[in-house]
Formats: sequence, structure tokens, C-alpha cells
Amino acid sequence: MSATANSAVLPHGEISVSRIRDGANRNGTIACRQSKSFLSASCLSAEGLGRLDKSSFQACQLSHCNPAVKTNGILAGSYNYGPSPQRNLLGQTFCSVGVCTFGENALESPSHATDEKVGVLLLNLGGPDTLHDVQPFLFNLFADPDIIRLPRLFRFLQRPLAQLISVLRAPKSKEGYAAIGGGSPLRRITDEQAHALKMALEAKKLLANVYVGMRYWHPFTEEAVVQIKKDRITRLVVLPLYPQFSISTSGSSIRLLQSIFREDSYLSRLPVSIIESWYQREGYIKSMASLIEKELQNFSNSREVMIFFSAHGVPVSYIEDAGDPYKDQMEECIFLIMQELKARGIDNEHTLAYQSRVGPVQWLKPYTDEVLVELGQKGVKSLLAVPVSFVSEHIETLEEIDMEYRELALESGIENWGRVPALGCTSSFISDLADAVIEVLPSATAMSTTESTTKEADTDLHAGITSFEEACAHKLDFVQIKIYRERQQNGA
Ligand SMILES: C=CC1=C(C)c2cc3[nH]c(cc4nc(cc5[nH]c(cc1n2)c(C)c5CCC(=O)O)C(CCC(=O)O)=C4C)c(C)c3C=C
Ligand SMILES: [Fe+2]
Repeated sequence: MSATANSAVLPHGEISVSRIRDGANRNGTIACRQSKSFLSASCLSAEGLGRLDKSSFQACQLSHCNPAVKTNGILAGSYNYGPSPQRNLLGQTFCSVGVCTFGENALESPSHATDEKVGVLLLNLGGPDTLHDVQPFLFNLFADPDIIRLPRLFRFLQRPLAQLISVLRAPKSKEGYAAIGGGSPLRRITDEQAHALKMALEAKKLLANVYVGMRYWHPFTEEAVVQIKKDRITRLVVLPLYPQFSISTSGSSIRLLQSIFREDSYLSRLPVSIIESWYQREGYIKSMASLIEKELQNFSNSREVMIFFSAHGVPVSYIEDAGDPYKDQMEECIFLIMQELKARGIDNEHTLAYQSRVGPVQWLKPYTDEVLVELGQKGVKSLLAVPVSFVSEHIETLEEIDMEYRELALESGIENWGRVPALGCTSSFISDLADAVIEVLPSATAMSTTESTTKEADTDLHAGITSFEEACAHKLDFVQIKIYRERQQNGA
């Protein structure tokens, strides 16, 4: 049996989901959070992410530094299989999740590695290429049950509702896209990032095909997957281009991917590693800090500039009812960036607010527009806006921040305005993404084909589950987790 087939057949059909270089916490403890990383990604749905069993976790801890040397030029050099202790930005020791293995079957011997054909799938949201695409793009977005989250009983209304909302929203959206040149730059930038990543991987001695899969517009994730199949990729790394995990972004894309993979015999056996979130990576944090540091130099009074992080919002119910880790991850991300700036002697004041709300529900607060007005009223004169949930320029940076918020800030009394560009193809950032890919590659395992049942999940409710992430790992869906939480609150 080939090495690939070996690693595809796992005892529980687990999928490896990694929050790379996780473990950064704020109280100086040593953290090795492979299990947490795995679990927190498993919260996507009840539909297929596997359980983390203890033996898997132990395999993580026990298998340490088995070198694998590719000899056919596809993969040259060696990489570690064990969770090698590393240091994060806070100087804490932690285990790099990406080098975990899940059970013996996932381990490859060096001699088996020769037929490997590596693929990297970049997941992104997608955007309309022309104004003509805006309404159908919006339809795809609102038809996603991870964007408009209807109770199960009302799911039949999803598409009619998406049709209605997309038609109603299209004129406003079109105005925005018209203002930035008649379409979204997302496809072009993501293609450039894919190319840059391929080059960076090559420089690190890993030959890989890099694919782009968009959630709501071309090239669709489904198209990328067809190509992956055609290319007979034998090991795949899935990398959502969102630093922080949200149900509505990485979660939605990964859920879609799972449903495609589950239906296909080749794909369901393909060893896959998913990098769930990567906001804590040193390379990302340092790249962000460098962009901020550089932009601050454009102000004559750089020490008095308020660093204003503007993150994309999500409805509050995502966090409170569905357990979306987005807000926590965002806050930790800002903390780490500020920590890095402090280490460079930059001690400016900073604040975080959330932008881009849509519809009548409550979104994460404080809202960017309201905070800008308040800061102006309080006498803040210089402000540097830092978009932080996304790594490409798009409508929400080019139109919402650069036009709408800038105007509002100036009207509110802020005199000096600056904006940090999105990371795009910044080389330190792309190089760090390449490292992330290389780190998780050995831990790729086949996607799950097992289905959870409500009965199974309900049993889990009584099985001493103590955290949201544990509940996720037991494949409870968001509704079940909510029930679980309510029971917990009621002392049941
Ligand atoms: C209605 C709910 C929405 C949620 C929840 C949401 C979360 C979310 N989105 C991004 C990043 C992007 N969003 C983009 C476009 C976009 N998003 C929504 C709605 C929600 N987003 C709409 C209606 C649109 C279309 C544009 C508009 O009409 O305002 C884009 C694409 C931008 C482009 O240039 O084409 C990105 C990127 C994040 C990071 C996020 C949650 C964390
Ligand atoms: Fe959005």
C-alpha cells in the first residue's frame, strides 16, 4: 500500500484542523493546545468533523521529530512530525500544532513520500468582477446558511429570502463597487497571493500547486476542487485567507468543502490539513506591526496618533448563541500586535471597533462609525486606521474605510487621517504562510465520512462536556450547543 493510502485510512476518519502556533496566552503559561486547536475548528457543524481521541493527542505528544526526506524533487529537505516546542511572540513555549500527527496511520516513512503531489487550497470570499455580477454575487452570499442563519424549520425560506435581500441590497452595493473601479479586486489580489505563495514554498524546497477557491464568486471552491482532482493531488493543505476564524468566513468555506469531499471517494480519502486560523503567528503579527510602524512615520506627530483597528463585524448572535470564536481571536490578535509594537518602542493609544454591519440585527460593538465620531468629539486629532480581518484590499477598505469613514472622521474633528494597507503580497507575510503550510503538511489526514446523529450528540450532552470546544469536538451543531449551554446555565 502506498504511503498516501496509508495516511488516508485513519481509525476514526479524522480530519486534521490546525490553529497553527496556538498556545499564546496572556498569563505566561506554557501551552500545548493541539486538542483545543482541533476542537475549535470542529465547531463548524455537526456534519462531519471528527472526534479527537486521546490516542491522537498522545500521538501528537509522542511522535517527535521523525525526519521525512522527499527524494523526487517534489519535497526536498526534511520536516518534523513531532510537536516541536517553539516560542511565540510573548516568549512562551508552545507546541506547533501543524506538526502533529493523528495516529500511526498518518505517519509517513521517508521512503513512502516519493509519490507525493502537494496542493494548497486558498479559501476566500470572492467578489463581483463587474457591476453586472453584484446581484448574483449577493444572492450567493445571502443564500449561505452561515451568513443568514435561519432556524432549521425555516431553512426552506433561505433562497427566496436571499433573492429578495440581494435585489434590495444590490443598488447600494453597486454604488460601492462603482466607486472602487466597477468591481472587486479580490480575485486579482488572491491570484497574486497564490502565485507568491507558490514561489515562497518553492524557495523553501516544497513544490506545490496552489489553488484559489472563492465562496461566493469565481473561481468557486467547487471549481478549484475539480482541478485538484484532475491534478491527482495526494496531500492537501487548506488555508483560509482570514487570519481569525469566524463561522461566517472560514467556517462557511470549510463546511462547504467538507460536504463536497464527503460525497467523493477520492476526495474523502485525500489527506487534508486545514489551517483554521493563523492570527497568532509571529510572521503575521510582525508583518502587521511593520505596516503600522511604517505608516505612523507619515504623521508629523506620530506618538500622538490613535491606532484604530477596524475589524469586520459579525452579528452578536454568532458569538453569543453559536459560539463563534471570532471576537476572542480578534481581541487576542490586537493584543499581540500591540505587544509587538511596544517591543519596538511604539506605545501609542489604540482602540478596536467593528465595521460593515448589514441588516437590522445587533452586530459586534463598538461600531466603527460611532467610535470615530466619539474620538473626534474627545479631541483626537490624528488617527491611523488598521483593517485587521482581511489580508487583501477590497470594498470595505477601499470604499468604506478610505471614503466613508475618512470623511466621517474629518467631519468629526479628526485632522490627520492615515490607513494601513492590507498585507497583500508583503513578502514576510507570504513567507510566514508558506511556513504554516510546511508545518501542517505532515499532519494531513482524510476527511471524515462519518455522520453524527442527534442521539449521539444528545448522549454527549450528558457526558460531562465542560466547554464549548469539547461540545464542538463531539460534533454537536450550533443549535445543540445552544441547548447544551442553556442546560448548563439552568444547572441541568
Ligand atoms: C450579512 C452578513 C455578513 C456577514 C456575517 C459578513 C461577515 C464577514 N465578511 C467578511 C469579509 C468580506 N465581506 C465582503 C462582502 C460582503 N459581506 C457582506 C455581508 C456579511 N459579511 C455583504 C453584503 C458583502 C457585499 C458587499 C456589500 O454589499 O457590502 C467581502 C468582499 C468585498 C469585495 O471586495 O468584494 C469581504 C472580503 C469578513 C471578514 C466577515 C466576518 C468576519
Ligand atoms: Fe462580509
